[in-house]
Amino acid sequence: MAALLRKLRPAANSSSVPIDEDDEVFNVEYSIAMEYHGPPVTYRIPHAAPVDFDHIPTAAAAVAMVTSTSLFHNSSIPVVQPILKKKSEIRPERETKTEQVIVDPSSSERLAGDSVDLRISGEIAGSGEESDEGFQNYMNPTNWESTESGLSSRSLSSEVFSHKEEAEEEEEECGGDTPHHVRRVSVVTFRDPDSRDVVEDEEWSESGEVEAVEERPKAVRTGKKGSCYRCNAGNRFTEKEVCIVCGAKYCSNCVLRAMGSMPEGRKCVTCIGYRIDESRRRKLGKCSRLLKKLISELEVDQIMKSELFCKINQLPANLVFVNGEPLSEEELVRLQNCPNPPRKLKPGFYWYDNVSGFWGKEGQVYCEIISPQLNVGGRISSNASNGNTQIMINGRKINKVELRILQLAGVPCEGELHYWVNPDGSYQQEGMNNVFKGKIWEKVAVKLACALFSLPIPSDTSNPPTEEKERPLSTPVEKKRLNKFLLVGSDQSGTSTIFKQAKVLYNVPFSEEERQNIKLMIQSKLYSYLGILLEGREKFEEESLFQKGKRSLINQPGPSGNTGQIEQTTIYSIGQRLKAFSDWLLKVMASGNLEAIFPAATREYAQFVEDLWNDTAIQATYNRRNELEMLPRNATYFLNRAVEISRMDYVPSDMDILYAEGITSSNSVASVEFSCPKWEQESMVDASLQRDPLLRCQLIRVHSSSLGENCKWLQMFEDVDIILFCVSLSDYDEFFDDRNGGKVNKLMASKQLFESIVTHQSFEKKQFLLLLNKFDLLEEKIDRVPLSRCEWFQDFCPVISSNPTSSSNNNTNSPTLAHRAFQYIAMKFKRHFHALTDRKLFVSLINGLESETVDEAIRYGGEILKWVEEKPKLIADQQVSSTSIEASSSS
Ligand SMILES: Nc1nc2c(ncn2[C@@H]2O[C@H](COP(=O)(O)OP(=O)(O)OP(=O)(O)O)[C@@H](O)[C@H]2O)c(=O)[nH]1
Ligand SMILES: [Ca+2]
Repeated sequence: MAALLRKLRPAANSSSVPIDEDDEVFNVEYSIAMEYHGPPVTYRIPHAAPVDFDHIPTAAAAVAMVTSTSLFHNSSIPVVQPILKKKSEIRPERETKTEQVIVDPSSSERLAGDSVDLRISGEIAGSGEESDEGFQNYMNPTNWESTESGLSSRSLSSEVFSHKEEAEEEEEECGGDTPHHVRRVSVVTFRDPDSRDVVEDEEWSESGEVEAVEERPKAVRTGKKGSCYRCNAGNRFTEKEVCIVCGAKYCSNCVLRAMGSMPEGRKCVTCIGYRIDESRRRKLGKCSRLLKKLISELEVDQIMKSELFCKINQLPANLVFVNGEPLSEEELVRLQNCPNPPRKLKPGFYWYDNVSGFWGKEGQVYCEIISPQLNVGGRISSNASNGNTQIMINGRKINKVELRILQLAGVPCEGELHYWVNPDGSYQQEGMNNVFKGKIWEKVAVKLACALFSLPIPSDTSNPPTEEKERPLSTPVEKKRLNKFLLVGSDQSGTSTIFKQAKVLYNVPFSEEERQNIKLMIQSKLYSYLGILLEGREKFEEESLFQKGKRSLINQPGPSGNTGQIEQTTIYSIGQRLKAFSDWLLKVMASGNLEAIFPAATREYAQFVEDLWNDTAIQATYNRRNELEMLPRNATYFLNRAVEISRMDYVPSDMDILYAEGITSSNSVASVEFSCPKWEQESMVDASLQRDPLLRCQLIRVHSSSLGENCKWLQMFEDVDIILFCVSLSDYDEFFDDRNGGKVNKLMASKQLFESIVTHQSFEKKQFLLLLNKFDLLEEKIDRVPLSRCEWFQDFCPVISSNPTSSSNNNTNSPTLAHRAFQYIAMKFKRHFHALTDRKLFVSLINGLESETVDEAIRYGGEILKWVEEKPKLIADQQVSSTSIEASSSS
């Protein structure tokens, strides 16, 4: 970089600068900008990205530019319009986003610390031959022209296409790689000094969205990551406001200067008149805290209104294509105002089946179900969604995923068939009058499948999984390099905790809806914990009365008479009002209606919670909570903050979410996608690899109760790569009542579920990673409760170490009792797995509440898949998973 810096010099105040490279000295005379002689300016002056001058074949043209009259017609500091190069013309294998040349007549020092510019100039100038071609293209005036005309080369304008064709023709004539900078007259315009430093080549989004016809400016930060785009100060924690056009972010000191009076909402002054960045559409009208702090509420209100309603910010109807035809203004209004409009509509090409209401992006499976029977766009074509099956639905060939769903719903799918499907899921074969019984979306399997493939189902049948709402549509079938993990375990094994950990670990934020759901769950649970306390209180009160009674009989034998009445209260007694509440709550709990009443009733009972919690009787009971078998471990975490949690305005933290039981109140399938953690770490150096969106993991968590009898719905997951089976180590001494009134050991139940899953025909060749969870609880109880409490672990005989208190000693050489127990259990499962499948089981030790152990286990899962793919032999020889046990047990 240092060499590059020396090699590259920005245009400075003088018109002639000698450039030296390494030891050689080049006395290159060049001239690129004029010195500014005007009055001092108050704003920050745009600066130049370095240009490799000895590679510029058009120095003369540059002179011409500067001396062009437009400079003098503009009273402000001249800035050369950034020059763009088409991405494909540089190096197709590299993610080169921005190419820019900005000539700054005034400053050069800033360059040194400016990594963005250096990187970009690296692309421009390069150091070897590989960049030459790109560079020549870059200097090709035909490219300039298409830029200067203010149009994206891929925009809709036919004018641009013709420009481009001409350019290509010329390229062919010249053999493609000679620079042809003298062919055309370059038209270079100068911009206002405060203008966007950079205009970036418009990205053509993967989904083929149509971008606005005129070029939309995009900002490039000149400071370090997270800093303000204007003053370069601050970091990513500094509050900032974003321009809805170019994406520039400004700190509170700069925002008003950069955005002025905001007649079209939050836009840089220079972005006024430009269409907004479509990806920011849903933020329109939603004000940030920053702005509220800076200006009055009234003004904010006004700005937000303009932002939402001013003409230029409206979605342009003619850029929304439905079934091949652009919408008219009326059609767009109709579409946006129907009862169930498409969410987050952007310019783009869509198909719409107006019989069923299916809505999707052209060439893709449907992503939404909107109101049917709208008269918008053209007629649907049979290949609208690029279907490749023989089945048609409402005039459209469906694709494999949809076919799968039809099959699951029991719809006959042999041969070439055409069905008419109604919005409610009822269906009929074309030309037949037999309306089939049942509706497609009613079956659990179909719902599960839809959840898995991120496909919506009609909203009256069931709510689509929350997960999918925030996520852009993606059909997993199209993503080849997605590592799919299926996370499953028996109830309370901790799968939802692990799932939530993954979200926190890999930066997938909880949606508002999830937070809200979890908040309600935490609040409901709080009442059940209180109920358990109150039950305990009654017991303790009785006991203590009984004790007192006995004592008084002993102390005062004879006919003293009144002792019984006097001693009616104990420290466990509560007043009338609380007693009434307590009785009511216990009754509700006994009737099993707690979930139904709370959290709706939270508002009314918050005060009771506070009074209860402050009552000495409850505190005395709480101090004996270890004796309350029913009280779950994590209850303490929430009970300690009972008063805060019971309030209406309680907002659960990430930690609260983690400690809460479950994710959603229903046990639906949940899925989260993130970049493979393993890859990310490896590619610290190579940013392009790190961002490769194809190297992704999907973690699908399914609750055992939704697997159905004999786990029959497991077939839905037959395309996963690895199954993470979760077992709670603390289950070995816990029991639940079965239907016949018998006691079932929870670990035995887990073992049984494990058997059904590993032997399931869909999973014949799958990898299995056993997650032995809740190690902390095992550590806690192994000293008190022998492992043999579980019938499967009868033969556990830990070597008695010379130190009798081995489990708590600090001798690092001998593993603790808990570790030995873990190793023993892991061995039991491995042997069992081997007996069932003749294959090897991988094992990881985790504590669901500790993120590192979960991270480790997920990485381990990724590694297993990599090994399987790359080194099958190595796997066979490997003493399977011993590394994992050692690695994790050291924690
Ligand atoms: N002490 C301890 N508690 C854990 C650990 N992992 C999970 N838990 C708690 O165990 C309880 C059950 O965990 P969940 O994640 O809800 O278990 P699940 O039954 O698989 O999932 P759901 O039934 O959907 O809730 C929760 O209260 C967790 O906070 C752990 O490693 N240590
Ligand atoms: Ca649970």
